[in-house]
Amino acid sequence: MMLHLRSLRDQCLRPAYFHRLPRPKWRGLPRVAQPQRSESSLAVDLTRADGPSTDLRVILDRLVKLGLPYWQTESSARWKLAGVVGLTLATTAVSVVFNFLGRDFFTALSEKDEVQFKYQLIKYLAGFALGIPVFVFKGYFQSKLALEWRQWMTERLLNDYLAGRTFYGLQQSGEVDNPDQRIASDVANFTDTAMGLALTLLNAGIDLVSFSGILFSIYPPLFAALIFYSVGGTAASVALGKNLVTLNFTQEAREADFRYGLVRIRENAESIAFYGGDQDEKELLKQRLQAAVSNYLGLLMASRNLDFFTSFYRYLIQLLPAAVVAPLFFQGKIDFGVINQSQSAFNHILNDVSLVIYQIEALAGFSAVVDRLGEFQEAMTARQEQQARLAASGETGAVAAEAVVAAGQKGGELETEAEALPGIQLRFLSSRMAGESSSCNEHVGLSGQPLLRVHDLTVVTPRGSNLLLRDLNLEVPPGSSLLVMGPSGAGKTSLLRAVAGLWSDGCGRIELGATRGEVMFLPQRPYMVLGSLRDQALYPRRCEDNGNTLASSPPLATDGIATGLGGDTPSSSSSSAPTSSTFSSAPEGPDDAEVLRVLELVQLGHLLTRYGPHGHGGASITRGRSGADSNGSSNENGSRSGTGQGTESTSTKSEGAASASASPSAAAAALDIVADWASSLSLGEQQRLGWARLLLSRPKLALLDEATSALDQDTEARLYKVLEESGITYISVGHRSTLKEFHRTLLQLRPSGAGGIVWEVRGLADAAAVGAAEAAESAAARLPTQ
Ligand SMILES: Nc1ncnc2c1ncn2[C@@H]1O[C@H](COP(=O)(O)OP(=O)(O)OP(=O)(O)O)[C@@H](O)[C@H]1O
Repeated sequence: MMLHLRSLRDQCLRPAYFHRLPRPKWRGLPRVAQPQRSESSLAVDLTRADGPSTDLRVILDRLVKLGLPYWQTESSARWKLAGVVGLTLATTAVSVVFNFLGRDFFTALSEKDEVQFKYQLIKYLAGFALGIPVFVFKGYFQSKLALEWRQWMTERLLNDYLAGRTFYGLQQSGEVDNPDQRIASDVANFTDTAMGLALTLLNAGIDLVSFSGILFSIYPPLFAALIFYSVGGTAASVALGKNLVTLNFTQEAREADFRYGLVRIRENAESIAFYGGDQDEKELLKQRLQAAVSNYLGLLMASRNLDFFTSFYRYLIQLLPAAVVAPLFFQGKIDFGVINQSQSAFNHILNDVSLVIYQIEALAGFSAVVDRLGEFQEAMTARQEQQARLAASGETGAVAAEAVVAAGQKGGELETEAEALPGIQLRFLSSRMAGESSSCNEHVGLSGQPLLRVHDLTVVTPRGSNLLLRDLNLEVPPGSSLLVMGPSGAGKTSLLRAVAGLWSDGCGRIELGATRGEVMFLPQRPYMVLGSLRDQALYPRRCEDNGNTLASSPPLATDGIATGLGGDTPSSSSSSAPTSSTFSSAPEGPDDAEVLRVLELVQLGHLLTRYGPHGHGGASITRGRSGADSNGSSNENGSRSGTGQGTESTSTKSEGAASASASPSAAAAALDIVADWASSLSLGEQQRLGWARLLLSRPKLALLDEATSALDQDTEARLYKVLEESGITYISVGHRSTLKEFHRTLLQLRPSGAGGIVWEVRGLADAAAVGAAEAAESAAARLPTQ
């Protein structure tokens, strides 16, 4: 379901009544907190109005923290910087030489000395030939170094952003707007401008020393006039350009908001088209564009006012030096060339001391960028420190033998106000804490322990705004299964989030006999990665441990569902380890034969023919890997598209049968096909692809959040049967009562009379009996009384 970036009222009424609603106004300097992917939490705060920091100390501190690490860690960068500084010094030397060459040239001209003039002209031209390359190379190497700095800094930010699910935490908290823009564009601005400004400053310092001597030697009062002129001008420009910092900061955020609105249309094109929400989207985009344009107008006006001043300032100095030294020339005390020389020296010095005036706009933009990046970095650091604290508290302590909660025990009723809670402790009892890079290879099993133990767990929504579950206790032994049922909004998915470590708001303890990498979550709408069919099936690629790879595992029971390519798979030499267009350095995982077999198992074999060498599937397709031959049969069935919220029957058996007849190499080649999977596969197909991922990665614990909601009951039953046979422990969230058949325990959430939720854990034999009793009761109630 596509959620709209606007108020709850707009969400409900869109699109038909959109035009009747009063448009919300942008207030102050809004910063929109923008979740990037999850549509379940599109909390948009249009009223947040934090501007940039105006505290110079904060900005300088952030500047140092952002700017220094590269030069401290990369020694080769320091050498390159030394080279660029050397070239910068050389440009100053060249300028000084030009200054003297110009003086002699114009003096020869004014004295009408033709021989001397020609000689000076040749010297001047030779000076150009030698000097100009210095300027060009300085510019080139400066930009190249800035680019390397950008790459380093972007990778560092990416590491922090993608470490320990920081991206998810930031999205949930809405602390920083548009992280994508900060990483992609603010970093480029930062490195370019920082490099440019630093070298300009250096140049200015050297220039100042070199040309001050020249100017002072020509005429000291001229030097005094220059100092007076530039100091006054700098003070005036700082006062006039003060508000440019805020305007630039806001402009960055509004441009990003607008771009993000466009990205969401691209990502949700089909939903919008089904809703007929074109007008709504247009209005929203126009509103965002308007916000960007009106701020830009403010920026233009502020720049215009500043330009009045800086233009006068710039043009006046063309006359000033000549006017000051002209009396000396008239008195015959200096040559004509000296007027030119003093003009040139004056300009140089003035440029140096007027740096703030000329660069005020760049400085304002730069300070906004420093602020945005510093804020981003600080938010990530704070989140990682918080995670480290939680991890430290969760990692310690031996496995305590907690009391097993007997089936049938009931939880207390929820109260409405959330208390200040210390946070949920998540313990990975069988290994080091997840998030540590090598954790996949380290596993100390705890025999006889439950795979999941939940102890006095209270879950609240992020920032504690809503209390969901209270004092939940339950255990899931290895190889067992738990079904979580309850009304919509009761907190079923939130419980899975807590188990997966995504939510830590609340209190209590969750103990897992697995690493984080051994827990796999299957959402209702699986995330379709950009890449080939193989990439889809093997996502997420992580190191396998404990012989858990399919290569070393016994093959999955096929239950006779699909013969597929099971006995006729391509040899591992022809299509062995997964090669992928997207994940070039991925670790070893299941080979192509295994991927093909599992695709058949989840009844996605038809994709191999549809997208195979002779199929065209209706989607925009590119090949991820070339060179595979094909003699597979083509059984084009047309592309499926749609967000199909209903269930999907297994209408693809003929395609599946056809895929079985495709040659192994052709089928393997089909794994290389790259397509826009999110829009070209039906929701049911996407869910089955999610199951394929699950079966291929063989986690210890699978969390299934309505993972079969779009499938028919037969397919659902087959998939659960395969899952049961695989030995994977699983917890499902679902609404269908037929799911009870495939689970051993039930966690039932029910609304209580007081408006809260009560929980109840029971074995499913009991649950089935209660269900039958309830059904009999309601049937009896419906019977006409005699
Ligand atoms: N990021 C969030 N911030 C604040 N509240 C949230 C957030 N995510 C979910 N909620 C709220 O928490 C409550 C429980 O949500 P959850 O998704 O766990 O419900 P559910 O039982 O899985 O519902 P359904 O059956 O409809 O999927 C809901 O009221 C929801 O609005």
